[in-house]
Amino acid sequence: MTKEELQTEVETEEVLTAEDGAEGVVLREDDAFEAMLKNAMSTAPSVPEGFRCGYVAVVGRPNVGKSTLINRLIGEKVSITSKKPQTTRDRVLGVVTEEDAQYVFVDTPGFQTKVGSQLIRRMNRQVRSTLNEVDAIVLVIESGGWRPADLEVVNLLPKDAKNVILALNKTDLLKGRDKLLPLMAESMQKFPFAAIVPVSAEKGRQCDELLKEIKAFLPESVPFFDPDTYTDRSPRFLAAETIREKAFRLLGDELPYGCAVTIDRWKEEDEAAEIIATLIVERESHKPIVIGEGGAKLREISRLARTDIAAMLGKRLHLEVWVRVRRGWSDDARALKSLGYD
Ligand SMILES: Nc1nc2c(ncn2[C@@H]2O[C@H](COP(=O)(O)OP(=O)(O)OP(=O)(O)O)[C@@H](O)[C@H]2O)c(=O)[nH]1
Repeated sequence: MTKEELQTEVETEEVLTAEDGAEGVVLREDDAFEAMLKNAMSTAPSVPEGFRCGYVAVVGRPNVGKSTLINRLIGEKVSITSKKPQTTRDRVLGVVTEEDAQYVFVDTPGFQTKVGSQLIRRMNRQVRSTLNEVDAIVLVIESGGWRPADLEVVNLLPKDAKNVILALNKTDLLKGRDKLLPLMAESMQKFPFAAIVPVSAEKGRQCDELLKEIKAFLPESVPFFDPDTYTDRSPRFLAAETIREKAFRLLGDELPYGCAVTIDRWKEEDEAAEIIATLIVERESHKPIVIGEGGAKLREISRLARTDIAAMLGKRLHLEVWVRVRRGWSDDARALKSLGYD
């Protein structure tokens, strides 16, 4: 065991060194089974006649505001947002239940045009397969206008799809609204959108309108999820996402894209929980950035994550976050699988 890796142990504020953490996985089969069991055991709600339910994918180039929009629609935090592109690497489901409809949202990773690593190829494949399975697709672009990368995403849409709604996001940044009509006309030349809705995900403007347009595409069906469910992800997954989010937020532009979180130990009792997690970075040189001077950055990431995860679990929490280098992890198929990127 070489003493290379730095760990911040939050409760004692002790900075230690250690090496190999366990090979943790983010989402395990039995987590999915637990969620299924929970759903099956929940009392079936009485369903009004004509109730609609279906899957909705939100797509768009990185940074257009997909996560912000989903979070706004759902009203609960389900996927991370940050100023940096490509933070939504995992498919995350969020559920909105209204009196007469249930929307099951599928967030997709930012579409990548630079095909260099297996990770990016997998992300694109995931986008394509998601789009063929859903009832409605929301394509998000910025209301400032079309960019070449937006068109790359249009090319991913199923040919002749009649269920694509265009959301023109960030209308709060527009100086005047007179540019919107020409932009809508221009948009119809690019794809036969079923509807176009200008929105501001950040300010919550026109989000109800967007839901109304989506609802038209949901088939009549009983709800798939208990109305209290807002995500199908396990606490273990949400904890890993929380740590990743804090890292992105705290490190801002310093943090390289190659970063993932594994949960190596998860122990829960009635009133307390113990979690050991590892932040995996791609290069040796990235490690000191994440750790910070005297462990300050990592300690802060851990402290913030601990507050949120403890609130989520409703328990006292002992959280340890380690940093480990896995060189070239984003190009390694086996590593990807172990991190949940199938
Ligand atoms: N002004 C303004 N900013 C917004 C709005 N929606 C999102 N943003 C900002 O745009 C940035 C990107 O938002 P995200 O929701 O992370 O974008 P994304 O499309 O999910 O990005 P990826 O995860 O990289 O695919 C963040 O800084 C958001 O705060 C909006 O309506 N108005």
